[in-house]
Amino acid sequence: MAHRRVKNIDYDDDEVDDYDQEEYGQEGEGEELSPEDQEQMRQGTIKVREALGSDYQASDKVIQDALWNYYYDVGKSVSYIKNAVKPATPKKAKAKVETRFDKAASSAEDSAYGSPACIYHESDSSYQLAPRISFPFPIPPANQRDTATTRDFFYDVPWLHVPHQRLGHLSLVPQIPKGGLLGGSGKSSKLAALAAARRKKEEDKKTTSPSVENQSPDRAISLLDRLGKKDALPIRGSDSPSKTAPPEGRKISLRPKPAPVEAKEPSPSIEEQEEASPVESYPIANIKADPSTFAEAMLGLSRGDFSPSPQQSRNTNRRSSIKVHDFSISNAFSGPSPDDVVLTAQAKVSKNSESPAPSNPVSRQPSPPRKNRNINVLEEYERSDQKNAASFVVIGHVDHGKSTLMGRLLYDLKVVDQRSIDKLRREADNIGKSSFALAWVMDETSEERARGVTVDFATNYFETNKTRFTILDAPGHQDFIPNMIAGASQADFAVLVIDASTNSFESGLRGQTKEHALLVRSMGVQQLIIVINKMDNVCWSQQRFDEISQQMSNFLTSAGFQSKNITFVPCAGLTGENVVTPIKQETAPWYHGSCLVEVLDSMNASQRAISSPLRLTISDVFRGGTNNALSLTGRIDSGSLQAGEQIIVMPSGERASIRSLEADNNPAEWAVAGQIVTLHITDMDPVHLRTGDIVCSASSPIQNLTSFTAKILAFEHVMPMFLDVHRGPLHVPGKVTKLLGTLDKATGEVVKKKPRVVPPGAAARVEIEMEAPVPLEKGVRVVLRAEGQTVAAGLVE
Ligand SMILES: Nc1nc2c(ncn2[C@@H]2O[C@H](COP(=O)(O)OP(=O)(O)OP(=O)(O)O)[C@@H](O)[C@H]2O)c(=O)[nH]1
Repeated sequence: MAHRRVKNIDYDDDEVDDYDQEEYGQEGEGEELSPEDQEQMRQGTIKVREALGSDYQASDKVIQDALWNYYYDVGKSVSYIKNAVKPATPKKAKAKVETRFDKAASSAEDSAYGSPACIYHESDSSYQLAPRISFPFPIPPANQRDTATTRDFFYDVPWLHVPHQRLGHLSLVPQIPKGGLLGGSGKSSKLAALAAARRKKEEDKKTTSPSVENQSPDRAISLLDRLGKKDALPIRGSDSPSKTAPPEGRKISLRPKPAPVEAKEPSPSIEEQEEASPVESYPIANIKADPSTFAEAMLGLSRGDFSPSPQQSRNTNRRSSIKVHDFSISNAFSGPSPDDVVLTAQAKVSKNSESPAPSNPVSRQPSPPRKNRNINVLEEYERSDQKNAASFVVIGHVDHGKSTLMGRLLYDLKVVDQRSIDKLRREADNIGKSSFALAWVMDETSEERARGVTVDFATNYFETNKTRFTILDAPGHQDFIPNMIAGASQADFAVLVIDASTNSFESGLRGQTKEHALLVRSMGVQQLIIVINKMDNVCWSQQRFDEISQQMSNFLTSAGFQSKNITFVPCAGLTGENVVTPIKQETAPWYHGSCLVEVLDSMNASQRAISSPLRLTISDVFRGGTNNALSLTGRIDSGSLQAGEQIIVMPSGERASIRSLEADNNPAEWAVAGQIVTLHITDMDPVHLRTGDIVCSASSPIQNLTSFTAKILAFEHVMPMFLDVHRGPLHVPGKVTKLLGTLDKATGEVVKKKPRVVPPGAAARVEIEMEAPVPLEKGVRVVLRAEGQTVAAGLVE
């Protein structure tokens, strides 16, 4: 199960405003295409035409505009044109299948033009279809019917002398409510049945001891009784010795009473009786409501003044039970309510069947907190033969092939099966992005797939004989650097992907290739695998590989990476060469190194701060199903945890306990630093949890700070300024308040006190204030960004 995180991406207003539409447009106007652009445009146009096929006919201009707008991206251009241009051969309209509505409409039309009339035979109360009327003139065809006059239709009805065959007979179908709430099947519900049984029980009780109510029946009720007596009395008569007595109390049931208990035949159930009772046998009831107590008081009415009018009596051929409130009942709530009756019945049923009654998941109580077994996690960890766990972040400039490479790795390692890949291929083909099928293994959201760029970092897992790996595939686009930082904050090492194609490496250097490398370094990543990708585009040229390796080595060593910690691997993610299977000698005779998966396996496991206090950075909060009300995912930065343990979440300071957990995607009892875990927790309201919060052991929580001093490495000019402080996935607005001094990068000694500005590349000690408290402590790494640019990275002192 791969947990996917997709957060709202807040664009800073400034970032959005940066693009002044007018200036942007004017800048490009009238510019000539460079020969390079012209060549790309020519090749692109051919490819787009091929992809569009004969179905879509777009002019060269449309294609070239699309290519220009999408930076010669053929896939994006094709899908844009497919949306914008209608296919040349429109799909044939399907023959319309006649629907039920059409049939009903045509039969209504038929009936309006001479359908057989319905004749009622009084003798046997039956209906019969009258023979079709034959008109002396042909009925006009359907399309001309509206020209037929009324006179034509009534040709045989002179002066209201309607011939026999055209006589109709109207009869009203009695409107009988079928029972049940708002109609329904006619069968009474269990609730109704239980309520009726309860009523009957009460009635039986009352017939043996006549109540006060019986002694003062009001006139309306007695009238109803009298009206109902004709049919109801014979049935009641067999009921009990008090059968001739007026009906008890104010409850008037117009239904026939159930068969007597003493009857030899087993008495039918209430439902059966209801079904069996002929409708006609019901007495006419008065449905006019009694005046309320308030009305009685206001108008001086008494219930005796109320009696049904003949009109009302006529319209009351319905099964109903009229209940009149009696406010004199002092113990109205003394008996069980209908709900109580149902609940008691349910409880009985569940007891008898010994199977728990199906519980409503909404009202399900979360299971009680788990007991802490106080496992000695450090001992357990040392004893366990667990594989190494390592997580790596995949970084690099946009479109250099990160997701495709990871998709290929998972596919070749059989983590993703052929069927899934085929399905992705078909889906990608459908929108003209067939080359992205492998990337879609990682890029799961529709937004990412439609745009062809990764937006948030995605997590996936695989294992080799030695190590269980977690992949954190970061977005390459500069707009999503905060998401890349969030991914990098969980990584042990990084895989930097570089597109070897002509010009791509160079444009990446100016873009995110360098920025990402600097960021991961400043976040504590020391080991780096440089994948020189898309080698198929440069015919596996050794010269190109050497050129890129040389340039990157120089840059990375100057950025603080040790050359022994950098490994270069040539790959082609799309075709899979040198990813899981080593490259063939005939393809790249000059390469004698390992393939990517072997290099991954050879990475040294980072030192884990297992015995330090627990610190886990939350990367996602979600509802983990009905059993797990609240779950969170994150990497344990230090310490360990176990099921049943009490935790505290900072900055909110709220406590919770761990009900169960998964470590590296498997159920576990405990987990240690370096592992990415999912905790299912209890006793906490989700409002207290946010991505980026820190889970700590309840005994040693981290502090919340609103200001701190940090040793920073400047990427841009740093001066007292407003910026955003990023701590993993969490970021808050803040400002640099003081520049305390510039530092010697090697020794850390102060070179200059209180400088006015820290130039790019220099190290400095600065004071920072934040608008909101952030859980921070000595040694935590932060990234400082302003206006969409990474300004500096630092270490809290
Ligand atoms: N020729 C060739 N094309 C490749 C290779 N790897 C990736 N591509 C293509 O490069 C394009 C971008 O690939 P992605 O995997 O989406 O790139 P990315 O770096 O993950 O992009 P973002 O995550 O959006 O930064 C796709 O069209 C891929 O088919 C490769 O080895 N050779």
